[in-house]
Amino acid sequence: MILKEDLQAAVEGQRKSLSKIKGLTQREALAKFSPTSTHIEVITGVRRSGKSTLMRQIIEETTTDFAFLNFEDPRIFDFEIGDFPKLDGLFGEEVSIYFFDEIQNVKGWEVFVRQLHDRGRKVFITGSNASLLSSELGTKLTGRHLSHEILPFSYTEFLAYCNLENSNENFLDYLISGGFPEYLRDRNPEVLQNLLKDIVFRDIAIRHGIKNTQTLMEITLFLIANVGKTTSFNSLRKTFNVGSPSTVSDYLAWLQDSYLLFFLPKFSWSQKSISKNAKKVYCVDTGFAKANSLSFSKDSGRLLENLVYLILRKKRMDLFYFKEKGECDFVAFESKQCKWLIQVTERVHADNKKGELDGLTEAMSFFEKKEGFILTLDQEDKLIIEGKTIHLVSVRGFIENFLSGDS
Ligand SMILES: Nc1ncnc2c1ncn2[C@@H]1O[C@H](COP(=O)(O)OP(=O)(O)OP(=O)(O)O)[C@@H](O)[C@H]1O
Repeated sequence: MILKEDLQAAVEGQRKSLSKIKGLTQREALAKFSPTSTHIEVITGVRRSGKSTLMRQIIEETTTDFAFLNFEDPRIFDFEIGDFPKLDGLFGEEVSIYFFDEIQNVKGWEVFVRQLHDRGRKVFITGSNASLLSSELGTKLTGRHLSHEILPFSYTEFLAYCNLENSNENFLDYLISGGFPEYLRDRNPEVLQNLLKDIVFRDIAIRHGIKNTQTLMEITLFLIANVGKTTSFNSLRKTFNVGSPSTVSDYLAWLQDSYLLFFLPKFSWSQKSISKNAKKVYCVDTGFAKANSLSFSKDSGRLLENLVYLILRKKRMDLFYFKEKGECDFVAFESKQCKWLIQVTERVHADNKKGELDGLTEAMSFFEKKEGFILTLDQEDKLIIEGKTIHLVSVRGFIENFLSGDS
């Protein structure tokens, strides 16, 4: 249990520090919050991607009285479920909007949030661990919440933050730098290397009591170096000499929970095959991947593919890769309809043209689509092959012309 004075000091101290931050880059995600929604809004995403800052931006737009508490404050380290009534009393009855940062640190948090919601209050919560939040959201708060996943800055946000024009050169800069604000501030790769250590050692290893942290880190680094490639529990188990496949599958699940890595399934009409087949791995940020692996110094094609994955993920589409005789990088479904078939390569040239086209046209026949895309760094062209139209578009052009809203 916590002393009322300590709680009060934390609440007041945090409220004061809220007003100090000026000149923030407007996040695209802000547009997704409807002022009339009565749902609990859940903001999740990788560490340092800007979740708390987004909450601050929402607070700035709030006209009514609000309550705010960041549960990672060391002053309230021993806050427990029984302290919620005390907190409620401190905030008072006038408050109609509540903002809670990293509330999942308090066991049983969902009971308090549900009470607030039942009393007609609006609640925003953030968290950087998918399963800690989702298990409670899935049981006690079902149907009462909306989830918003925050990624590091998009290309448009990057341009705004760095005060740059939209150009090919700046797009390339974004591709290799990514969108973590703290890295973009002075471009020191140590920021991204330390972030990796924080997530792996602090958020995953300590939380799950992993003793063999070296293997966990080696697997993480291996996956980062292999974005865009397929990976399976068994091959990782053999490569890293790990006793059981379930240990590897736990590691991958925890890495995914931390939003650091994402695993893209192979398309199949059978749900069982989707979960069984080898998945492709992608990283939450291309700059982060580059800062933590030497494998991208000559291969920005895989970074570009990673970036397209992130762009499509933001659209909340159901994503797969396609592999039969040939391969197509992305199959994107919207409302159960195949919307886009996308191949990604830095540049189409004589040596890779056949492979890229064969995989894409095979996928187009499979999904009965007349149009497909090859996304490149800077090529723009249109090919018509046996009645099928293939758009060669730069990723920048794709963002501008085919994605509405965020990028
Ligand atoms: N929109 C923004 N404009 C300018 N700087 C930003 C913006 N969003 C985040 N930042 C900066 O990035 C850093 C991380 O932001 P923030 O603390 O909001 O991330 P977070 O996702 O809440 O992190 P954690 O999960 O570790 O609590 C901070 O230094 C913050 O000032």
